[in-house]
Amino acid sequence: MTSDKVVACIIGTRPEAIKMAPVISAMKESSAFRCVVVTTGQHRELLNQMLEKLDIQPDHHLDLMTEGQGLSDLFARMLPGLETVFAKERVDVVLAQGDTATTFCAALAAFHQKIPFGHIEAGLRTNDLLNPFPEEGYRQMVSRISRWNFAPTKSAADNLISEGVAPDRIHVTGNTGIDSLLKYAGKSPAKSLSGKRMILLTAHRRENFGEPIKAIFRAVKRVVERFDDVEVIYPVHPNPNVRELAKEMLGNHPRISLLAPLDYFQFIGAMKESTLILTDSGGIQEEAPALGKPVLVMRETTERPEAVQGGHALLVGMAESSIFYATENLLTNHKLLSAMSRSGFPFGDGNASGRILGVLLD
Ligand SMILES: CC(=O)N[C@@H]1[C@@H](OP(=O)(O)OP(=O)(O)OC[C@H]2O[C@@H](n3ccc(=O)[nH]c3=O)[C@H](O)[C@@H]2O)O[C@H](CO)[C@@H](O)[C@@H]1O
Repeated sequence: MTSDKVVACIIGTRPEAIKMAPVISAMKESSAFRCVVVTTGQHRELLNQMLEKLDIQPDHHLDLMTEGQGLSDLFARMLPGLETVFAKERVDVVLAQGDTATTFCAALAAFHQKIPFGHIEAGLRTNDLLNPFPEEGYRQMVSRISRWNFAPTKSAADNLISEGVAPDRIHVTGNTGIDSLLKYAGKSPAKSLSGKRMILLTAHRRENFGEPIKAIFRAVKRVVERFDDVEVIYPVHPNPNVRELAKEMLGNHPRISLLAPLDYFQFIGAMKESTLILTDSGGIQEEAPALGKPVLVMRETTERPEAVQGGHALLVGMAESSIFYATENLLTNHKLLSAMSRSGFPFGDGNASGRILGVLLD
């Protein structure tokens, strides 16, 4: 690649901001690239807070989110919006991360313009199109039209090979989320206030809305009732489906704290302070092993088997009893707790962004 290539980095959500940040900052330090940051504002509130904290100033805000908008509607606005920016900035390369509508639109808009697309965090699969929905479908389709598939792990690369993606389009880089985590973990202090064992809870995935999330909340309540030396910290996602129910079911317990979403630095501090993490998040399954925190994954399947295989995580499903018993077991079985509290790096060594830039420069 010749010098000063124009690279558009497209960001739609909070986790995309966290995982694109190290790539953007590496590009800004290099004279070989001109980096154009574009936000689509899929979840504006969390995204803006995160961009500010990570010191990312977008060059273009597409600001596409409207009340009650369906996915097709979002696509109909996002595709031309992105294409206009690509033309205006004379973009040479488009990069996006993950598996959201933004990621897929960025890949498709680039494909329509014959601009090479680089997919960060390629090859994650559950092979169940409805779980997670729509992410599994989006990430599968993105892999077909990406010039560069930046797989975080060997097993993600193997998934792509088995789908017939050409090996010269696949690069195992590690996950850029680990680059961010290692950059900021030392600056995010853990400060335990209560002296109790702390469970950090996050639950917001769409597949869990309705009965599954009620089961999660009932299990959490049973855990604090069973252990009086345990407190739960829950930064609640602003989605009203989650927020109202959390208030109703968990709001009145003295050892359950419902918080507003924490900024990334505070959240890293909370992970460090925790005894264990209960989550349905993807990124937290990657971060927790690096911090030596056991994770109980409240999903039926995971596209991140590396954490389970490495003994850092257990897939506990979404039933009240399985969540409760797995948590109880971990809180009483000290051997298991200490084995799962060993830190490890199944998702990367913190140098993924450098490898991605190296491939783009090749
Ligand atoms: C299907 C799936 O698995 N999709 C994933 C999904 O992301 P997710 O499930 O990881 O999303 P969240 O749980 O929202 O975010 C997690 C991040 O947020 C930080 N955090 C959390 C709570 C808080 O109060 N403050 C914070 O700062 C936390 O440390 C972590 O870094 O979309 C991404 C985008 O494309 C995909 O890449 C990714 O596969």
